[in-house]
Amino acid sequence: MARGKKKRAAPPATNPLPLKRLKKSTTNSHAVSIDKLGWQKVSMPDRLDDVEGFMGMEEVEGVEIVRKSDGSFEYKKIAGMPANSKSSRANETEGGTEEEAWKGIVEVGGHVKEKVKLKKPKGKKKIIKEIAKTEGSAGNAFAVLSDDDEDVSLPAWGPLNLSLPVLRALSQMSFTSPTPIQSAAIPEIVNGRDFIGKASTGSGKTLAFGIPIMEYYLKRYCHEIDGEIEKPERLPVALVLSPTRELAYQLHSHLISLAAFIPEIRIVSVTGGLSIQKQLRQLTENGGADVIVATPGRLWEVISEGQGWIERLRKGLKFLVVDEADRLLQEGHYKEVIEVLHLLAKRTENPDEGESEEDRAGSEIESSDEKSVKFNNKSKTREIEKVERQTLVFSATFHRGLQQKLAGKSSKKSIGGDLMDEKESMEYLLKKLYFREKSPKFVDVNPTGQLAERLSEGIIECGAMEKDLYLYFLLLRYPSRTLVFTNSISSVKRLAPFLAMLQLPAYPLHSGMIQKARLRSLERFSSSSNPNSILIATDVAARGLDIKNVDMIIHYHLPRTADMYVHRSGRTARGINARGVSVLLCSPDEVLSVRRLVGKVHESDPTVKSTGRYLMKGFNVDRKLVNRLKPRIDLAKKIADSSIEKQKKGHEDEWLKTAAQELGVDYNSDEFSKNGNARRGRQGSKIKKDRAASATKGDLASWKAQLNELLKHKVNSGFSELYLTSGTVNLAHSLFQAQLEGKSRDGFLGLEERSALEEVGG
Ligand SMILES: Nc1ncnc2c1ncn2[C@@H]1O[C@H](COP(=O)(O)OP(=O)(O)OP(=O)(O)O)[C@@H](O)[C@H]1O
Repeated sequence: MARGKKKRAAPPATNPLPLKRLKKSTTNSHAVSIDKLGWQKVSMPDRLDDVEGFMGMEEVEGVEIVRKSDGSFEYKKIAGMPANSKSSRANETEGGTEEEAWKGIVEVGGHVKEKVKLKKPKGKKKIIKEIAKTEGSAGNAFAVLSDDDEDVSLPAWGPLNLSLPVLRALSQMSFTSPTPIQSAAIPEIVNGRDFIGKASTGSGKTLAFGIPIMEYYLKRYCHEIDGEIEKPERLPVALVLSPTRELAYQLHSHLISLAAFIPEIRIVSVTGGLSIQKQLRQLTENGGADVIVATPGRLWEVISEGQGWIERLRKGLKFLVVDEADRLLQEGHYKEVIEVLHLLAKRTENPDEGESEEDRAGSEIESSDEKSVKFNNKSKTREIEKVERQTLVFSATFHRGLQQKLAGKSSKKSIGGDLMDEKESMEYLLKKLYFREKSPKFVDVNPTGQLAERLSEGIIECGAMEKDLYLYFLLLRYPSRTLVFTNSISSVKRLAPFLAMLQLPAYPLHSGMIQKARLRSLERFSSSSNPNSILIATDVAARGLDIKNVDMIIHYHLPRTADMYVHRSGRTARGINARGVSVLLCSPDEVLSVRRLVGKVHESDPTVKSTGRYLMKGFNVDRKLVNRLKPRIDLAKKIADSSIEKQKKGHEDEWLKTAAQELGVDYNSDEFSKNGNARRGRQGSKIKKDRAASATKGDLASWKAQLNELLKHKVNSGFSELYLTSGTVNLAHSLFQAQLEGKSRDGFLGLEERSALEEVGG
């Protein structure tokens, strides 16, 4: 028999619960299913740092593991070990020493395996008491704060009247003042308004909705009555919808940081990549989830499993948050969003319970007007407010027609007309959000721009086939944390190993990678020990991702839309006072589209309005210097092409061999290849590819040796007397230094290198 601490992969996100002084008794235990053991998430470092291999680990304490005669295992809870009931948790807080609750030895199969030491989170009791005081002081958390607590002093947040646990978390994150979107959104949302917020990338939209959610949770669930926390029936209070898994992880982790001082709140992420069974368990264990961050597809799957989830969400949700709203709502494959919203809306929003789905879909405008009438009726309003949720929508970009409409101006586009057009339009989709108010509060904190203020933009014009060379030049000339965007998965697959061969720390990210590999790339890219890391990504990384200290964005391929340019470029210059650079690599036949695209992004800029055009800075690089890097690039390309073709050929051969076996014929690779060529008649590229694939091991070894030899030698830039080698010059330094010295904001490298700049126009 063994008394065990067991670990396994799967994440219910929860703050640590208070633990009791534990006994080592093994009596009175009975076998339970492994899923009912009360798994707890292994706490992770903040944000995405340091998660390799551990994202989603859970652990459980106080379990006996008994090997049965048939070799299988039976699990028993040890009496006296941590329980999850409300009352036992409250008692546990009273008992135990401040630090160390229990020590023991975990044994498996008679061998000592692991020492166990449990820690009781400090100060929980105190926080609960302080919240109770806050309630008593007419919601003025600052009164409590200034009286009792000296270690939190955040006067700039004063006007928002936040509770102590929230202020403590803000202090811990060193957020000394609210950002404009936070100042604008928080009071409105706390006052019960539906809210649509537009603010530039990296401007703190997550906390703009996160803080009101936490304030509501504290008010609703954190009352102390007779030494116990009062818990009314626990239902999820907020659902946050995110367009991508990475963004969901990030939102989840940001909200957890914000909830660091909030007792017992459970913030759970529901995204693809983990088993549905596990996620259902996370949603229900330990009293259930309070805040759910979800990607629409997986959420739809989860609620389709039944188990009363739809009703729980309908009944409990106070906030529905749609983050990166335009993407979530615009793209065709977000059909699940519409389904989820429709299902959630039914109970509170549908005035005619008996109405069919079709009837409802056909009467959107009428029913939204009807709702607003009811909302304006005083007694009805109160009734509705009790059960209805607030809808909060945030993005850095919104469809222009929608924006005009929200700002109260008439849209040129008619709401009627062709059904397909309407379906695809933002107006139609927004109706699907079932706002409670006819005119939700709309705030655009950056009406004249969507890009971060301290972002510098520029373009480099180069031949279509020279993009690799110029990319390498930029990465070498300006070592810094850099995100490179391409438009295809195959380009990511090619560029990441290609740059790695050139000894640059480049990692891939695209939707074809398994989730664990995606997270590993993100973790390596964001690691503080790797300040010049490079992420080669598709647009899966364009939205919402918040990685510290990204200095430079390179658009290896042009973004397909102006919005995507905004979101990609928004991965740098994030947060208060941060700076960054966005560079477009552009072939001559792309210049016109770039002008159009960037001009569109800047069209509301006052200077553009007055002059009628936007001047985009071009970065006229020293071509001689670039050419000195060419031999490296040629060799690296040969090696990369050869390995890719070999891989492809390997897969193809394997497939053909299997097919031949199934057909009962002999397989000869060369013969197949010859016949294939003859049929296709497009031998040029095929021959080239075959040549790459047929490079011998000796060829490869020789190319690699030549490349390594080249990489050992620095390249004299002859430009600013700097030598080109990884890690010598910092873009942030050269660019931002120039900016800080008061030189042109638009200037790419500052005045001393002004000759390198030319105006491209736009
Ligand atoms: N009040 C604040 N003071 C300082 N930094 C803040 C504050 N609020 C948020 N931040 C930080 O600013 C960064 C950007 O925040 P967030 O990810 O919420 O931006 P966003 O507006 O949602 O961006 P995007 O549109 O790209 O998704 C984060 O690192 C966050 O921790």
